[in-house]
Amino acid sequence: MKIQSVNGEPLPHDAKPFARMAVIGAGSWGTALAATAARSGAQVRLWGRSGDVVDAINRDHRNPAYISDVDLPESLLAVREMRDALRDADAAMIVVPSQSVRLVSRQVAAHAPAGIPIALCAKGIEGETGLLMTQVAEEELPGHPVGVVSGPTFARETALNHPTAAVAAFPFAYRDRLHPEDSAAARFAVTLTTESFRAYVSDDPIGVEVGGAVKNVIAIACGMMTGAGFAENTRAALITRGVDEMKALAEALGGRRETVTGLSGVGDLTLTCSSPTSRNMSLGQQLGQGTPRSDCFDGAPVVVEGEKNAKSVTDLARRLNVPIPICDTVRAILHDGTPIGDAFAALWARPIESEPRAMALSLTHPADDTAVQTLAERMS
Ligand SMILES: NC(=O)C1=CN([C@@H]2O[C@H](COP(=O)(O)OP(=O)(O)OC[C@H]3O[C@@H](n4cnc5c(N)ncnc54)[C@H](OP(=O)(O)O)[C@@H]3O)[C@@H](O)[C@H]2O)C=CC1
Ligand SMILES: O=C(CO)COP(=O)(O)O
Repeated sequence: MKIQSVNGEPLPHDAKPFARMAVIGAGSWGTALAATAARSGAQVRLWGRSGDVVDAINRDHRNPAYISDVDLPESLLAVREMRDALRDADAAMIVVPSQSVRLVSRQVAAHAPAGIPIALCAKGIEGETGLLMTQVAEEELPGHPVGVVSGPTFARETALNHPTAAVAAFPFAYRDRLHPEDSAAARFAVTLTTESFRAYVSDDPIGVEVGGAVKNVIAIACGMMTGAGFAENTRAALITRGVDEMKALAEALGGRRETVTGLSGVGDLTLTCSSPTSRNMSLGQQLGQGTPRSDCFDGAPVVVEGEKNAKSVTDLARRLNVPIPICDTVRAILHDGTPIGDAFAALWARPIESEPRAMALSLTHPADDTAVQTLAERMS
Protein backbone atom coordinates (compact mmCIF):
# COMPACT_ATOMS: atom_id res chain seq x y z
CA MET A 1 0.00 0.00 0.00
CA LYS A 2 1.58 3.31 -1.02
CA ILE A 3 1.58 6.62 0.84
CA GLN A 4 1.62 9.27 -1.89
CA SER A 5 2.95 12.42 -0.25
CA VAL A 6 3.90 14.33 2.87
CA ASN A 7 2.68 17.94 2.86
CA GLY A 8 2.38 17.79 -0.93
CA GLU A 9 5.91 16.44 -1.52
CA PRO A 10 5.92 13.07 -3.30
CA LEU A 11 7.56 10.29 -1.32
CA PRO A 12 10.52 8.67 -3.02
CA HIS A 13 10.00 5.26 -1.41
CA ASP A 14 7.41 3.04 0.18
CA ALA A 15 7.12 3.19 3.97
CA LYS A 16 7.70 0.00 5.93
CA PRO A 17 4.72 -1.09 8.04
CA PHE A 18 5.21 -2.22 11.63
CA ALA A 19 5.12 -6.02 11.75
CA ARG A 20 3.95 -6.31 15.38
CA MET A 21 1.55 -3.76 16.84
CA ALA A 22 0.35 -3.57 20.45
CA VAL A 23 -3.01 -1.90 21.00
CA ILE A 24 -3.57 -0.86 24.62
CA GLY A 25 -7.26 -0.52 25.47
CA ALA A 26 -10.04 -2.80 24.22
CA GLY A 27 -12.92 -0.32 24.12
CA SER A 28 -14.70 0.69 20.93
CA TRP A 29 -11.88 2.63 19.36
CA GLY A 30 -9.08 0.30 20.49
CA THR A 31 -10.98 -2.65 19.05
CA ALA A 32 -11.63 -0.85 15.75
CA LEU A 33 -7.99 0.26 15.41
CA ALA A 34 -6.72 -3.22 16.27
CA ALA A 35 -9.02 -4.73 13.64
CA THR A 36 -7.81 -2.20 11.08
CA ALA A 37 -4.12 -2.90 11.72
CA ALA A 38 -4.77 -6.66 11.65
CA ARG A 39 -6.63 -6.38 8.33
CA SER A 40 -3.69 -4.42 6.97
CA GLY A 41 -1.43 -7.39 7.75
CA ALA A 42 0.15 -6.52 11.10
CA GLN A 43 0.39 -9.06 13.89
CA VAL A 44 -1.77 -7.30 16.47
CA ARG A 45 -2.07 -7.94 20.19
CA LEU A 46 -4.93 -6.11 21.86
CA TRP A 47 -4.73 -5.59 25.62
CA GLY A 48 -7.94 -5.17 27.61
CA ARG A 49 -8.33 -4.95 31.37
CA SER A 50 -11.37 -7.23 31.42
CA GLY A 51 -10.40 -10.90 31.23
CA ASP A 52 -13.90 -11.84 30.07
CA VAL A 53 -13.70 -9.44 27.13
CA VAL A 54 -10.25 -10.73 26.19
CA ASP A 55 -11.39 -14.34 26.25
CA ALA A 56 -14.53 -13.57 24.24
CA ILE A 57 -12.58 -11.74 21.53
CA ASN A 58 -10.27 -14.75 21.10
CA ARG A 59 -13.14 -17.24 21.21
CA ASP A 60 -15.89 -15.46 19.21
CA HIS A 61 -13.90 -12.85 17.27
CA ARG A 62 -16.30 -10.24 18.59
CA ASN A 63 -15.94 -7.81 21.51
CA PRO A 64 -19.01 -8.41 23.70
CA ALA A 65 -18.68 -5.06 25.51
CA TYR A 66 -18.10 -2.61 22.63
CA ILE A 67 -19.17 -2.55 18.94
CA SER A 68 -20.38 -6.04 19.76
CA ASP A 69 -22.06 -6.76 16.40
CA VAL A 70 -18.86 -6.36 14.38
CA ASP A 71 -16.85 -9.40 13.25
CA LEU A 72 -13.17 -9.01 14.07
CA PRO A 73 -10.29 -10.57 12.11
CA GLU A 74 -9.38 -14.03 13.37
CA SER A 75 -5.70 -13.04 13.35
CA LEU A 76 -6.38 -10.44 16.07
CA LEU A 77 -5.14 -11.76 19.42
CA ALA A 78 -6.44 -10.25 22.66
CA VAL A 79 -4.32 -10.58 25.82
CA ARG A 80 -4.94 -10.17 29.54
CA GLU A 81 -1.42 -9.06 30.49
CA MET A 82 0.01 -5.82 29.18
CA ARG A 83 3.48 -7.31 29.06
CA ASP A 84 2.22 -9.92 26.57
CA ALA A 85 0.81 -7.23 24.31
CA LEU A 86 4.06 -5.28 24.31
CA ARG A 87 6.54 -8.15 24.13
CA ASP A 88 8.55 -7.75 20.86
CA ALA A 89 6.14 -5.05 19.65
CA ASP A 90 7.53 -2.68 17.00
CA ALA A 91 5.03 0.03 17.89
CA ALA A 92 2.04 0.65 20.16
CA MET A 93 -1.19 2.62 20.24
CA ILE A 94 -2.69 3.77 23.55
CA VAL A 95 -6.49 3.90 23.24
CA VAL A 96 -8.05 4.66 26.63
CA PRO A 97 -10.02 7.75 27.71
CA SER A 98 -7.91 10.89 28.03
CA GLN A 99 -7.99 11.15 31.82
CA SER A 100 -6.55 7.59 32.10
CA VAL A 101 -3.70 8.12 29.64
CA ARG A 102 -1.08 9.02 32.27
CA LEU A 103 -1.77 5.94 34.36
CA VAL A 104 -1.83 3.62 31.36
CA SER A 105 1.29 5.23 29.81
CA ARG A 106 3.11 4.52 33.06
CA GLN A 107 2.09 0.86 32.82
CA VAL A 108 3.16 0.74 29.16
CA ALA A 109 6.56 2.19 30.11
CA ALA A 110 7.20 -0.81 32.35
CA HIS A 111 6.86 -3.29 29.46
CA ALA A 112 7.47 -1.54 26.13
CA PRO A 113 10.63 -2.46 24.20
CA ALA A 114 13.08 0.46 24.33
CA GLY A 115 12.47 3.24 21.87
CA ILE A 116 9.40 1.90 20.07
CA PRO A 117 7.15 4.65 18.73
CA ILE A 118 3.86 5.13 20.53
CA ALA A 119 0.72 6.75 19.13
CA LEU A 120 -1.86 8.33 21.44
CA CYS A 121 -5.43 7.90 20.24
CA ALA A 122 -7.43 9.57 23.03
CA LYS A 123 -8.93 12.99 22.36
CA GLY A 124 -8.47 15.39 25.23
CA ILE A 125 -6.31 17.46 27.55
CA GLU A 126 -5.25 16.28 30.99
CA GLY A 127 -7.33 17.98 33.66
CA GLU A 128 -4.76 18.55 36.40
CA THR A 129 -1.89 19.68 34.17
CA GLY A 130 -3.42 21.10 30.98
CA LEU A 131 -1.09 18.87 28.97
CA LEU A 132 -1.88 17.36 25.59
CA MET A 133 -1.96 13.57 25.46
CA THR A 134 1.43 13.42 23.71
CA GLN A 135 2.92 15.66 26.39
CA VAL A 136 1.57 13.39 29.12
CA ALA A 137 3.02 10.35 27.35
CA GLU A 138 6.37 12.07 26.81
CA GLU A 139 6.63 12.53 30.58
CA GLU A 140 5.77 8.89 31.28
CA LEU A 141 7.53 7.23 28.32
CA PRO A 142 10.98 8.83 28.07
CA GLY A 143 13.00 7.60 25.10
CA HIS A 144 9.95 6.73 23.00
CA PRO A 145 8.93 8.81 19.97
CA VAL A 146 5.39 9.88 20.79
CA GLY A 147 2.71 10.97 18.32
CA VAL A 148 -0.98 10.79 17.63
CA VAL A 149 -3.52 9.07 15.37
CA SER A 150 -6.74 11.04 14.99
CA GLY A 151 -9.54 11.89 12.60
CA PRO A 152 -13.27 11.66 11.85
CA THR A 153 -13.64 8.00 12.73
CA PHE A 154 -16.66 6.53 14.45
CA ALA A 155 -15.38 3.21 15.79
CA ARG A 156 -18.24 1.07 14.53
CA GLU A 157 -18.12 2.43 10.98
CA THR A 158 -14.34 2.00 10.93
CA ALA A 159 -14.60 -1.58 12.13
CA LEU A 160 -17.30 -2.26 9.52
CA ASN A 161 -14.84 -1.15 6.80
CA HIS A 162 -16.72 1.99 5.80
CA PRO A 163 -14.34 4.21 3.80
CA THR A 164 -12.61 6.23 6.53
CA ALA A 165 -9.62 8.58 6.71
CA ALA A 166 -7.39 9.64 9.60
CA VAL A 167 -4.02 11.25 10.15
CA ALA A 168 -0.88 9.94 11.89
CA ALA A 169 1.23 12.78 13.30
CA PHE A 170 4.67 12.68 14.89
CA PRO A 171 7.23 15.48 15.26
CA PHE A 172 9.66 15.21 12.32
CA ALA A 173 13.34 15.21 13.28
CA TYR A 174 15.93 16.31 10.72
CA ARG A 175 16.31 12.75 9.47
CA ASP A 176 12.53 12.39 9.01
CA ARG A 177 12.56 15.42 6.72
CA LEU A 178 15.23 13.79 4.55
CA HIS A 179 13.52 10.38 4.64
CA PRO A 180 9.86 10.96 5.49
CA GLU A 181 9.04 7.41 4.40
CA ASP A 182 11.00 6.13 7.43
CA SER A 183 9.26 8.47 9.89
CA ALA A 184 7.09 7.00 12.63
CA ALA A 185 4.11 8.90 11.18
CA ALA A 186 4.53 7.28 7.75
CA ARG A 187 5.02 3.84 9.28
CA PHE A 188 1.87 4.16 11.41
CA ALA A 189 0.01 5.38 8.32
CA VAL A 190 0.94 2.35 6.21
CA THR A 191 0.37 -0.03 9.09
CA LEU A 192 -3.21 1.23 9.36
CA THR A 193 -3.95 1.59 5.67
CA THR A 194 -6.36 -0.90 4.12
CA GLU A 195 -8.60 -0.72 1.08
CA SER A 196 -11.14 1.17 3.21
CA PHE A 197 -8.99 2.94 5.83
CA ARG A 198 -6.86 5.72 4.41
CA ALA A 199 -4.23 7.30 6.65
CA TYR A 200 -2.47 10.61 6.02
CA VAL A 201 0.88 11.73 7.46
CA SER A 202 1.58 14.91 9.44
CA ASP A 203 4.48 16.42 11.34
CA ASP A 204 2.20 18.58 13.53
CA PRO A 205 0.91 16.48 16.43
CA ILE A 206 -0.03 19.62 18.40
CA GLY A 207 -2.34 20.90 15.67
CA VAL A 208 -3.84 17.42 15.28
CA GLU A 209 -4.40 16.98 19.02
CA VAL A 210 -6.01 20.37 19.57
CA GLY A 211 -8.59 19.53 16.90
CA GLY A 212 -9.46 16.25 18.63
CA ALA A 213 -9.74 17.80 22.10
CA VAL A 214 -11.77 20.87 21.15
CA LYS A 215 -14.20 19.23 18.72
CA ASN A 216 -15.84 17.21 21.49
CA VAL A 217 -16.69 20.36 23.44
CA ILE A 218 -18.11 22.08 20.34
CA ALA A 219 -20.14 18.92 19.59
CA ILE A 220 -21.77 19.19 23.03
CA ALA A 221 -22.68 22.80 22.18
CA CYS A 222 -24.17 21.70 18.83
CA GLY A 223 -26.13 18.97 20.57
CA MET A 224 -27.50 21.39 23.18
CA MET A 225 -28.74 23.81 20.54
CA THR A 226 -30.25 20.98 18.48
CA GLY A 227 -31.90 19.57 21.59
CA ALA A 228 -33.29 23.01 22.41
CA GLY A 229 -35.02 23.02 19.02
CA PHE A 230 -32.68 25.03 16.82
CA ALA A 231 -31.45 23.70 13.49
CA GLU A 232 -28.95 24.05 10.69
CA ASN A 233 -28.05 27.77 10.82
CA THR A 234 -27.10 27.43 14.46
CA ARG A 235 -25.12 24.25 13.91
CA ALA A 236 -23.19 25.73 10.95
CA ALA A 237 -22.34 28.81 13.02
CA LEU A 238 -21.06 26.71 15.93
CA ILE A 239 -18.99 24.48 13.65
CA THR A 240 -17.40 27.39 11.81
CA ARG A 241 -16.69 29.46 14.89
CA GLY A 242 -15.49 26.26 16.58
CA VAL A 243 -12.83 25.94 13.88
CA ASP A 244 -11.72 29.47 14.76
CA GLU A 245 -11.35 28.45 18.43
CA MET A 246 -9.31 25.40 17.40
CA LYS A 247 -7.02 27.48 15.18
CA ALA A 248 -6.34 30.06 17.88
CA LEU A 249 -5.57 27.43 20.52
CA ALA A 250 -3.42 25.32 18.17
CA GLU A 251 -1.37 28.35 17.22
CA ALA A 252 -0.91 29.44 20.85
CA LEU A 253 0.44 25.98 21.66
CA GLY A 254 2.91 25.96 18.74
CA GLY A 255 0.80 23.99 16.25
CA ARG A 256 -0.20 25.13 12.78
CA ARG A 257 -3.53 26.75 11.94
CA GLU A 258 -3.68 24.91 8.60
CA THR A 259 -3.56 21.54 10.40
CA VAL A 260 -6.90 22.44 11.95
CA THR A 261 -8.46 22.54 8.47
CA GLY A 262 -7.57 18.84 8.04
CA LEU A 263 -9.13 15.55 9.11
CA SER A 264 -8.48 15.90 12.84
CA GLY A 265 -9.96 19.41 13.01
CA VAL A 266 -12.62 20.38 10.48
CA GLY A 267 -13.09 16.70 9.56
CA ASP A 268 -13.75 15.44 13.06
CA LEU A 269 -15.74 18.54 14.04
CA THR A 270 -18.04 18.04 11.06
CA LEU A 271 -18.53 14.37 11.89
CA THR A 272 -19.10 14.82 15.57
CA CYS A 273 -21.43 17.81 15.22
CA SER A 274 -23.59 16.08 12.61
CA SER A 275 -24.85 12.94 14.22
CA PRO A 276 -26.21 11.64 17.53
CA THR A 277 -23.92 8.63 16.91
CA SER A 278 -21.45 10.95 18.60
CA ARG A 279 -21.61 10.52 22.35
CA ASN A 280 -20.69 14.18 22.78
CA MET A 281 -23.39 15.46 20.43
CA SER A 282 -25.85 13.05 21.99
CA LEU A 283 -25.12 14.24 25.54
CA GLY A 284 -25.63 17.83 24.41
CA GLN A 285 -28.93 16.92 22.74
CA GLN A 286 -30.26 15.18 25.82
CA LEU A 287 -29.29 18.10 28.05
CA GLY A 288 -30.77 20.55 25.53
CA GLN A 289 -34.06 18.64 25.74
CA GLY A 290 -34.01 19.09 29.50
CA THR A 291 -32.89 15.59 30.54
CA PRO A 292 -31.02 15.71 33.86
CA ARG A 293 -27.37 14.63 33.51
CA SER A 294 -27.89 11.57 35.68
CA ASP A 295 -30.61 10.27 33.31
CA CYS A 296 -28.65 10.82 30.08
CA PHE A 297 -27.82 7.58 28.22
CA ASP A 298 -30.34 5.94 30.57
CA GLY A 299 -27.81 6.35 33.35
CA ALA A 300 -25.13 4.22 31.61
CA PRO A 301 -21.48 5.23 32.22
CA VAL A 302 -20.68 6.41 28.67
CA VAL A 303 -17.31 8.02 27.84
CA VAL A 304 -18.08 11.64 26.85
CA GLU A 305 -14.67 13.26 26.48
CA GLY A 306 -15.98 16.78 25.93
CA GLU A 307 -17.53 16.88 29.39
CA LYS A 308 -14.34 16.91 31.48
CA ASN A 309 -12.48 18.53 28.61
CA ALA A 310 -14.82 21.52 28.61
CA LYS A 311 -12.98 22.41 31.80
CA SER A 312 -9.45 21.34 30.83
CA VAL A 313 -9.62 23.02 27.41
CA THR A 314 -10.93 26.32 28.81
CA ASP A 315 -8.48 26.27 31.73
CA LEU A 316 -5.64 25.90 29.24
CA ALA A 317 -6.99 28.61 26.93
CA ARG A 318 -7.39 31.02 29.85
CA ARG A 319 -3.80 30.37 30.88
CA LEU A 320 -2.69 31.14 27.32
CA ASN A 321 -5.03 34.16 27.08
CA VAL A 322 -6.86 32.70 24.07
CA PRO A 323 -10.60 33.51 23.93
CA ILE A 324 -12.68 30.41 23.10
CA PRO A 325 -16.24 31.56 23.83
CA ILE A 326 -18.14 28.47 22.64
CA CYS A 327 -16.06 26.18 24.84
CA ASP A 328 -16.49 28.69 27.70
CA THR A 329 -20.25 28.48 27.21
CA VAL A 330 -20.24 24.67 27.46
CA ARG A 331 -18.06 24.88 30.55
CA ALA A 332 -20.40 27.40 32.16
CA ILE A 333 -23.34 25.05 31.62
CA LEU A 334 -21.66 21.76 32.58
CA HIS A 335 -19.41 22.90 35.40
CA ASP A 336 -20.63 26.26 36.69
CA GLY A 337 -24.38 25.63 36.73
CA THR A 338 -25.41 28.32 34.22
CA PRO A 339 -28.77 27.51 32.57
CA ILE A 340 -28.43 26.53 28.90
CA GLY A 341 -30.66 29.38 27.66
CA ASP A 342 -28.81 32.09 29.59
CA ALA A 343 -25.39 30.77 28.51
CA PHE A 344 -26.22 30.56 24.79
CA ALA A 345 -28.09 33.88 24.70
CA ALA A 346 -25.00 35.50 26.26
CA LEU A 347 -22.79 33.76 23.65
CA TRP A 348 -24.88 35.23 20.84
CA ALA A 349 -24.94 38.70 22.40
CA ARG A 350 -21.17 39.07 22.75
CA PRO A 351 -19.59 42.18 21.24
CA ILE A 352 -19.33 42.03 17.43
CA GLU A 353 -15.89 40.84 16.37
CA SER A 354 -13.93 40.51 13.14
CA GLU A 355 -13.61 37.33 11.15
CA PRO A 356 -10.82 36.17 11.04
CA ARG A 357 -9.90 37.38 14.49
CA ALA A 358 -6.65 39.10 13.36
CA MET A 359 -8.39 42.51 13.18
CA ALA A 360 -8.50 44.14 16.63
CA LEU A 361 -12.21 44.98 16.53
CA SER A 362 -14.90 44.70 19.18
CA LEU A 363 -18.22 46.51 18.72
CA THR A 364 -20.98 46.75 21.28
CA HIS A 365 -23.83 44.35 20.51
CA PRO A 366 -26.97 46.40 19.81
CA ALA A 367 -29.56 43.97 21.24
CA ASP A 368 -31.00 45.13 24.56
CA ASP A 369 -31.26 42.97 27.68
CA THR A 370 -34.95 42.21 27.11
CA ALA A 371 -34.28 40.79 23.64
CA VAL A 372 -31.39 38.68 24.94
CA GLN A 373 -33.58 37.40 27.77
CA THR A 374 -36.29 36.49 25.24
CA LEU A 375 -33.79 34.38 23.28
CA ALA A 376 -32.66 32.73 26.51
CA GLU A 377 -36.26 31.81 27.32
CA ARG A 378 -36.74 30.25 23.86
CA MET A 379 -33.83 27.93 24.62
CA SER A 380 -35.04 26.87 28.03
N1 LIG B 1 -15.33 5.46 19.85
C1 LIG B 1 -14.93 6.20 18.84
O1 LIG B 1 -15.62 6.29 17.81
C2 LIG B 1 -13.64 6.96 18.91
C3 LIG B 1 -13.04 7.23 20.12
N2 LIG B 1 -11.87 7.95 20.15
C4 LIG B 1 -11.23 8.26 21.42
O2 LIG B 1 -10.69 7.07 21.97
C5 LIG B 1 -10.63 7.19 23.39
C6 LIG B 1 -11.24 5.95 23.99
O3 LIG B 1 -12.62 5.99 23.66
P1 LIG B 1 -13.48 4.72 23.33
O4 LIG B 1 -12.67 3.56 22.94
O5 LIG B 1 -14.52 5.16 22.41
O6 LIG B 1 -14.12 4.50 24.77
P2 LIG B 1 -14.89 3.20 25.28
O7 LIG B 1 -15.72 3.63 26.41
O8 LIG B 1 -15.52 2.52 24.15
O9 LIG B 1 -13.70 2.26 25.82
C7 LIG B 1 -12.81 2.71 26.79
C8 LIG B 1 -11.82 1.59 27.07
O10 LIG B 1 -10.80 2.06 27.92
C9 LIG B 1 -10.72 1.16 29.03
N3 LIG B 1 -10.24 1.91 30.18
C10 LIG B 1 -10.79 2.99 30.77
N4 LIG B 1 -10.02 3.41 31.77
C11 LIG B 1 -8.97 2.56 31.85
C12 LIG B 1 -7.86 2.46 32.69
N5 LIG B 1 -7.64 3.32 33.67
N6 LIG B 1 -7.00 1.45 32.48
C13 LIG B 1 -7.19 0.58 31.48
N7 LIG B 1 -8.23 0.61 30.64
C14 LIG B 1 -9.11 1.61 30.82
C15 LIG B 1 -12.13 0.65 29.22
O11 LIG B 1 -12.11 -0.56 29.96
P3 LIG B 1 -13.45 -1.09 30.66
O12 LIG B 1 -14.38 -1.51 29.55
O13 LIG B 1 -12.97 -2.24 31.48
O14 LIG B 1 -14.02 0.04 31.46
C16 LIG B 1 -12.50 0.41 27.76
O15 LIG B 1 -11.93 -0.78 27.27
C17 LIG B 1 -11.39 8.49 23.74
O16 LIG B 1 -10.47 9.51 23.99
C18 LIG B 1 -12.19 8.79 22.49
O17 LIG B 1 -12.41 10.17 22.31
C19 LIG B 1 -11.27 8.36 19.02
C20 LIG B 1 -11.81 8.09 17.81
C21 LIG B 1 -13.05 7.39 17.66
O1 LIG C 1 -14.13 10.92 18.14
C1 LIG C 1 -15.04 10.36 17.62
C2 LIG C 1 -15.20 10.25 16.16
O2 LIG C 1 -14.10 10.75 15.49
C3 LIG C 1 -16.11 9.76 18.45
O3 LIG C 1 -16.92 10.79 18.90
P1 LIG C 1 -17.72 10.64 20.27
O4 LIG C 1 -16.70 10.38 21.34
O5 LIG C 1 -18.46 11.90 20.43
O6 LIG C 1 -18.64 9.45 20.10
